[in-house]
Amino acid sequence: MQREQVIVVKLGTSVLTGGTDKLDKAHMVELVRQCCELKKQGHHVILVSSGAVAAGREQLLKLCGRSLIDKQMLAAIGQGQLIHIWQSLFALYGVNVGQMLLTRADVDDRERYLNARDTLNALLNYDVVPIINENDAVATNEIKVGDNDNLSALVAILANANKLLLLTDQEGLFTSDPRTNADATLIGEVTHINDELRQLAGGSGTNLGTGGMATKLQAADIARRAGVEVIIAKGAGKNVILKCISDELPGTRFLKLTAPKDGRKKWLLAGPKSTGQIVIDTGAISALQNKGASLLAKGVTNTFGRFERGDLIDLIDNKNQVIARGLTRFSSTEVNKIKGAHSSQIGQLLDYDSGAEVLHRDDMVLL
Ligand SMILES: Nc1ncnc2c1ncn2[C@@H]1O[C@H](COP(=O)(O)OP(=O)(O)O)[C@@H](O)[C@H]1O
Ligand SMILES: N[C@@H](CCC(=O)OP(=O)(O)O)C(=O)O
Repeated sequence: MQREQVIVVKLGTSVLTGGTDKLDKAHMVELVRQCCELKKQGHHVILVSSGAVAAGREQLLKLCGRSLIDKQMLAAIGQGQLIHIWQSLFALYGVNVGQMLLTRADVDDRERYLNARDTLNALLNYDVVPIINENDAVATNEIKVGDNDNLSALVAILANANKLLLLTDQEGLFTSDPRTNADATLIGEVTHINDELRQLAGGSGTNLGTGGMATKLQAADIARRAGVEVIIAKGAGKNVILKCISDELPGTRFLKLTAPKDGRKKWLLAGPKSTGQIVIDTGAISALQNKGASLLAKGVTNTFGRFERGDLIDLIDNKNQVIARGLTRFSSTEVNKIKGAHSSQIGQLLDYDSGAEVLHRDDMVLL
């Protein structure tokens, strides 16, 4: 048995409804049983539970539209039902649950990120199972994470988890959508996530899910860079949660990468959306990737979007591939004034003296 682990289990709508328009309470009982077995073995379990919109639709007993406001209203109705069911089922095993409803705004700001992390850790320290969902009722487009796959990656980083299980209605990631291609084959293990792999991960196969495999791949890429092993598996699979800590690993496994040691850098992986992009040349890419360098103005060729000093931005190559992300020390206006310039010229170009780095190494994570 592996030593105590923190395991985040993301349960998609497809798992919680079994593909119907109602919550599958019998299957939820089975999922709770497995979570409590893990806890008995000394592990910590965190649930990221979809299903609020589905539960709301079930309550409202009439068809609603699919607009954002309709979904927010359904989620507001359904979330209460959802947490009530989880609370009652875990109580059968004498386990308490704690609800956390998050939006991206809760992690955009580092103080709020640390606050959410502390609450999560306090729940775990008191042997409580945190049950997390997006705060759909108020999550407007500007502030929402948008899908629970990416939310679960963010939670895995907040909790410093060992494993993230993305449970869905397929065995794992296939070479194409098995709903539309009977010849699609299961991919057992992923060591690199590249454009070729992203191409084969499509959207949701039903009108219930939100992100499909595309968001699961995004989530896997973020979490593994933070040192979290990710498994995509079938939520209806026998003992699927228990198997995730045995050698009989089900589904598709994404090997973890070495996590950044610095907590700030983990926040950069999980935290804010980038507000702009800086295009850098091959010399700068090599210096960042091979010499642990900061980004100097000399290596900047262009910018996209408007951003201010301190914003999170992406560093991209001339093919739009994201090389790194970090907190810029100059606004987009200033970067456009100094791009390509030698560090000694910056004071002249900006009429004030400042550091030479556009992005300092300490405020950057490589992707
Ligand atoms: N390459 C792929 N491999 C497996 N499933 C895929 C792939 N591409 C698209 N899909 C679709 O993604 C769906 C799972 O995502 P989604 O519908 O959002 O479920 P969930 O509610 O569990 O998040 C599958 O049912 C399938 O139709
Ligand atoms: N927050 C929404 C779920 C959003 C979501 O990502 O759904 P899914 O793709 O089914 O995991 C809800 O509770 O209905």
